[in-house]
Parts: sequence; C-alpha cells; structure tokens
Amino acid sequence: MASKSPIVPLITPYKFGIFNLSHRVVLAPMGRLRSYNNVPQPHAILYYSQRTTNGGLLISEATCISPTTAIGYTNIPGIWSKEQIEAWKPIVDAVHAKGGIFLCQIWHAGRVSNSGFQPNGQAPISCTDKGLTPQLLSDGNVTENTPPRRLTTDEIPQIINDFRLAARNAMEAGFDGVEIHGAHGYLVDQFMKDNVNDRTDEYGGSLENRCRFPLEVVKAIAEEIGAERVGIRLSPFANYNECEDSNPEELGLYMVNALNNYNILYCHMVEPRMKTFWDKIDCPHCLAPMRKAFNGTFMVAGGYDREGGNNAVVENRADLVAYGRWFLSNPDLPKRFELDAPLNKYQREMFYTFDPVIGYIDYPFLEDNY
Ligand SMILES: Cc1cc2nc3c(=O)[nH]c(=O)nc-3n(C[C@H](O)[C@H](O)[C@H](O)COP(=O)(O)O)c2cc1C
Repeated sequence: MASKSPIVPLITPYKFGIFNLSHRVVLAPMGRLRSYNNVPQPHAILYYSQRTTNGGLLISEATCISPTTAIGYTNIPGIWSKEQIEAWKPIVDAVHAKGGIFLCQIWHAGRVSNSGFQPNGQAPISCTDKGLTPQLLSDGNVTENTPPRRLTTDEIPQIINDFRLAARNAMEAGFDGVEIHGAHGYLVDQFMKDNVNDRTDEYGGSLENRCRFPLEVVKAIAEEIGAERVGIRLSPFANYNECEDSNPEELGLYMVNALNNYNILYCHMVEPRMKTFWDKIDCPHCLAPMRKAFNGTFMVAGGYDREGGNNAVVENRADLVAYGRWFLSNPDLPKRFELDAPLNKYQREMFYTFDPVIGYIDYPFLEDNY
C-alpha cells in the first residue's frame, strides 16, 4: 500500500478573513525597479503570474502613493494616476486568472529620497528635518539623500489622504486589498521610531503620539476600502535607513494592541533577527508577545526556509509566512516546499537591475530541471 505523504504545515489551508487560502507560503513584497517612469510594465504580468498558485497570497512590490512627495527610487511603480491603474489591471487579472489573491503594498519613502524625485527639486518630507548619513555604495558612489523638510502639523492630513486615495486606486485596479508599508525606515516607520521622530506636536514624543500617524493612515484606509481588506507591515526591531527605536518590543506591542481597535485583516511583522537588511543575526527577541496580543491574522517574514516556516506554523508562532528571496528565485516555491524539492539560488546582483527578463522572469520551474 502506498504510504501517504506527510503533511507539510506550510501547505495547509487557511481562512484569511474573507479569503480562503490553500497554503501559507506568501510572496513577500519586493521592489524590483522595473516599472519604467513609475508605470507598471507588461513584463510584470508574467513575473507575478509565475508566482501565483490557486489560493495563494501575493503582496506586490512597494508602490508609491503620490508623485508629489512619496517617491524614493527610480522605476518604482505608482498607484496615483489613471495610467498606472490601467497598467496594473492586466497584472492583477493574470494573478486572479490563476486563482491568486493579490494585495498592493502602498508606500511613501519619506526622507529616504532626494530632491531629484521631488517636484521642483524640493526637499523630501518627513516627521523630522534630520537627514540620513551619506553611505558609500559597493559601486563606489555615495547615496544622495537630501535632508528632509519636517511636515507641519496641518500638512499631515494631506499625506493621510494620499494613502487613502492610493488604496481606493488599488481597489479600482482590481487588487483584493492593500498592505500599508509601515516597515524598513520609510515614512510610516519614521513617525513611529524614537531615534527619528523628534516632533513636539501631537505626532511626536510619547508612544501614543508617535503611533498616531500610522494609526490615522490605517483608519482612513479601513474606512475607504473596508478593514477586512487592510493589512500593515511593521519592523519594530529593524534599523534600516537609520530608523531605530529604543524599545522595539514596547513599540510593536503598542501597535498591535492599537490595531485591534480597527479589526484589520492582518499584521505582517519582520523578524527581529533581520535587524540589518540582508543578514540574520543572533538576537534575544521574538515576535511571540505581538503574535499573542494581535487578534487578526499574523504574518511573519525574514530569513525563513522550509523548515523554519513549517515550525512557525506548527508552533502557532504565525498563521502565514512571507518569503522574499526564495520566492524571487523560485517561482513555484509552494510546490517545491510541498515536495521538499531543491531550490534555485538567487542572484543578488540582479535584484535591482532594470532588466525586464534576466533575474526577473527567467528563474526555472521545477519541471524545467527534468
Ligand atoms: C529585491 C528585494 C526587494 C524588496 N522590496 C521590498 C519592498 O518593496 N517592500 C518591503 O516591505 N520589503 C521589501 N523587501 C524585503 C522582503 O519583503 C523581505 O522582508 C526580506 O527579503 C526578508 O525576507 P527573506 O529572508 O525571505 O528574503 C525586499 C527584499 C528584496 C530581496
């Protein structure tokens, strides 16, 4: 008698609010800098559809909410114009055609930008006027982040409104919902973390004040598209883009408890071990207190492999596990995890090129290896 293959915890169904997922292996949001002039391109249709499974969840790359202040890098897609909405539609349709669920990660870079991306060469905006320290890049160049201009209190509602409109546009493009990019040192994170936020108004100082802007964004978007379609990504323990908090556990806990008031679909947290961008570090912290406190779906990301993800599900440390680099290089990652098949290695030097094919849509599927 043929023996039944053992259950792979990552490949078990999950009721994700109003959505039914067939497995728990999520495509993590990954900017690929291939949306020329901020417009999503036809090559993204294949990229995302390759990574779609029936009942699988995908989160889009970070997508800019407005042309006036939000852009931080070249060739990042946007979701503020009719042209961009129309360009997203065939990409979203391709994911839906294969039975996937697709969320748009909406993003404002804040001070991780420079005057070249701002209208009339103005300074980028942030909660502060403290700039980033110039960094030497591997190609010998130095990062050019223009020191930001501190938003006045009465300008903040406009930025919240930009987030709201972006969420509405994402729904018009056909997405199933949005993920607010509240991680990695960009605008939302800049407000939350106490080494960046030096405001003296009601948006700075106490934890409650520093989390006011992120929570107002959540509230506005939940009112616009329905809380059942809203998630947020947070990285309280990370220090990317010189954005760090003196008490990350307290910050993470404050946020999940506050998020419970809005009944949003999920909270997506980056593991404390991903303190620096690429490498796992040994670290005494874990997300268990946040997992326990949050009422909705809890998604984790950062440094997971097959075994780590299976353990997280079995030990109830997470409902869903998002995979970045392994999903980038393995379009059929859920299937490979199911079969415990070997994985393609990722080519880091192709992560952020503008090439529409190489290192983007040319990673082989399992069948291609036989
Ligand atoms: C090429 C690349 C682009 C990324 N872009 C984003 C992004 O747009 N938004 C975001 O929240 N995280 C972004 N990340 C971080 C990933 O979502 C993920 O958290 C990170 O890669 C760690 O997970 P992993 O160990 O599974 O790769 C990016 C990562 C990579 C490799």
